[in-house]
Amino acid sequence: PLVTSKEMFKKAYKGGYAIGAFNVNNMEIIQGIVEAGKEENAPLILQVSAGARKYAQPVYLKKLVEAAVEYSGLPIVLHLDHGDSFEICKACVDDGFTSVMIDGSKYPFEENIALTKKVVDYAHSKGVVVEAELGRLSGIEDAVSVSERDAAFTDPDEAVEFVERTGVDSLAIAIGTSHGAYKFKGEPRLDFERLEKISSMLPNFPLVLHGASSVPQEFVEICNKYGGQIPGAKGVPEDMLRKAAEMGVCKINIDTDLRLAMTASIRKYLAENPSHFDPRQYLGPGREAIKQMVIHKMRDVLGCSGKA
Ligand SMILES: O=C(COP(=O)(O)O)NO
Ligand SMILES: [Ca+2]
Ligand code: NA
Ligand SMILES: [Zn+2]
Repeated sequence: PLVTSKEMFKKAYKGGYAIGAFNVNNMEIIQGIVEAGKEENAPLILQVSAGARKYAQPVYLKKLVEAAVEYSGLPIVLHLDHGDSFEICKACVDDGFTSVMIDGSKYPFEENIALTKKVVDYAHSKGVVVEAELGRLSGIEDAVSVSERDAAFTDPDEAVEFVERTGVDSLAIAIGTSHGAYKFKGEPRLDFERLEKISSMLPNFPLVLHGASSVPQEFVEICNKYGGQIPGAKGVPEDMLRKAAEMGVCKINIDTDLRLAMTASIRKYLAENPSHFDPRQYLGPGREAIKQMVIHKMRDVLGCSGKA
């Protein structure tokens, strides 16, 4: 059924695992993710960004997610990723989303609180849960000074005050991850001390990791072998994600790894089958690559297999 993340986060927190939050933009991406969830019997968070709503038109994504629920019978959350205004959050709540993110992390602390509280009050009145963000995502570059890091990353004291004053259901924190395929200039590192502090000061409170793709070199190489140009792409090592999942992180956002899996397989297919031009012939393998990627994530990174 279509559910909020409340129950699945409670179980994930207690069980020391995390739920995968996968960005969706079209039918094949959704199908690949849902097939994986079915095979693994795992709960799913299908998340839609503002860009995805523009690309596909909201009604298509909503109906595709409803189809996923009907087809799979899995507990599925329909989540707005990086909502940037009260208006888009309200629109999604009114449109049947079961969870929305209001990302006020670019505003000063007090403004972020005010905006988040406004969204929480409305969403909660409709039985919808809210994710917010405190701190700014940026890699821990060696060049980045400690003071810059402290300015960007989530302050544990502020996190406690933020949660208390907004009533938000989960919080995206900044501890060294960043969006996209180029996450670290130097060695990948996350600020686990900071994570430990935040989660110890917010016991039983679900934390969220954005920018958590691992950027498997296998797919980077296939992309580059068949005409792609993504040199130096780097992500978060899987063991760091497993560790975070045991430390209060209940939701791990994955978009880039789906893109790489789908793009690598389509590039390869088209290169190996120059005479083929039926979209199903390359979208099918793209979908399959997403399915296999998500199965791997559920089994070996998130730990949410069998938890539906
Ligand atoms: O945080 C993400 C996705 O991060 P990645 O680019 O690491 O997949 N979406 O909100
Ligand atoms: Ca402080
Ligand atoms: Na967890
Ligand atoms: Zn994100």
